[in-house]
Amino acid sequence: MKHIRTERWEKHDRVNEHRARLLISCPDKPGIVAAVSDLLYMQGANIIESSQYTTDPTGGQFFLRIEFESAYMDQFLSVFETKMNDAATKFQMDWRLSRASQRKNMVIFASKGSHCLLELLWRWQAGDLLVNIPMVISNHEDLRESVEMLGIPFHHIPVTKDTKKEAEAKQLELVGNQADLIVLARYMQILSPEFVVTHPHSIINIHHSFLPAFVGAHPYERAYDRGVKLIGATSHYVTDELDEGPIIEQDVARVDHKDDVEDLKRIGRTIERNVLARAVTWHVEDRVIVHGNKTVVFQ
Ligand SMILES: Nc1nc2c(c(=O)[nH]1)N[C@@H](CN(C=O)c1ccc(C(=O)N[C@@H](CCC(=O)O)C(=O)O)cc1)CN2
Repeated sequence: MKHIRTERWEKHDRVNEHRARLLISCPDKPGIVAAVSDLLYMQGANIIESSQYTTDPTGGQFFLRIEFESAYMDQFLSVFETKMNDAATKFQMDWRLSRASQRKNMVIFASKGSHCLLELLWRWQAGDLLVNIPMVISNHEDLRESVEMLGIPFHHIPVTKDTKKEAEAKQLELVGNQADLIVLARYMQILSPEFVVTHPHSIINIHHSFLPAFVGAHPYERAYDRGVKLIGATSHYVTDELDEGPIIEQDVARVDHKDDVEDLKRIGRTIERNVLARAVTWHVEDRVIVHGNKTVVFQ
């Protein structure tokens, strides 16, 4: 019997074989949507979904996401790039295009905590998270069995303060050019600038607090000591500044005086895994545009 993932992927590929997504960011001015939609129309494409946002209609930054279909996508793309570059020059656009059927390769980094990793693996196994997972890398052995039982390679690379440089070199050698996206699923090691620069705005972390509160290590203990009435989780792109990268998604839950630190962690685990899964899904579906240290998310 075919695995449910395979069946869902085959259905997805049939629907998305002729679809592509165009993301644009540029200074706002009249005529942008008309120029882009005309370019698509003149090449026989049909717009399926279009979302836009401007920071200031009198001259801010404009953001556009268009999902479109073309019966002849290969031929369409061979011509589109040249014409799009002309429009991009005219409107000073940053733009990127991706084919909906081109599944991104997602490498996951984890430590000992399993909840965020397993949420991603479960959604992948169910065919709900449309990515390829070339490998999982961990600085501990604890999660090997959970990963390998799904047929995904698991690589254990221990990390200590003294061996971090060598460990990262091994990680990067393993990842090579296999990762369109790296997800830190409660990976508890700070990545060096030399690592982060290899995957700009393509490393997603889940921080176990409602940022900007409680940046860094042990947020639940600090939240408990502070007597908070809300805890939360934040998924963000990784930058050199710890837990300061562009936020993609957040959520919170109520807690009270009866909850101890272990209660906060238990309640928090549900928030973390769902926040991370939403952020990863939106990134994979090309719904996130980074602008400065913020994001625009066309959900
Ligand atoms: N360059 C970045 N790397 C990482 C980020 C980030 O935003 N930028 N987020 C962290 C995840 N994280 C909180 O969400 C976090 C993980 C680890 C630590 C920390 O102090 N780690 C120590 C080692 C702890 C240990 O050995 O158990 C360290 O790396 O020296 C703080 C925050 C992931 N990486």
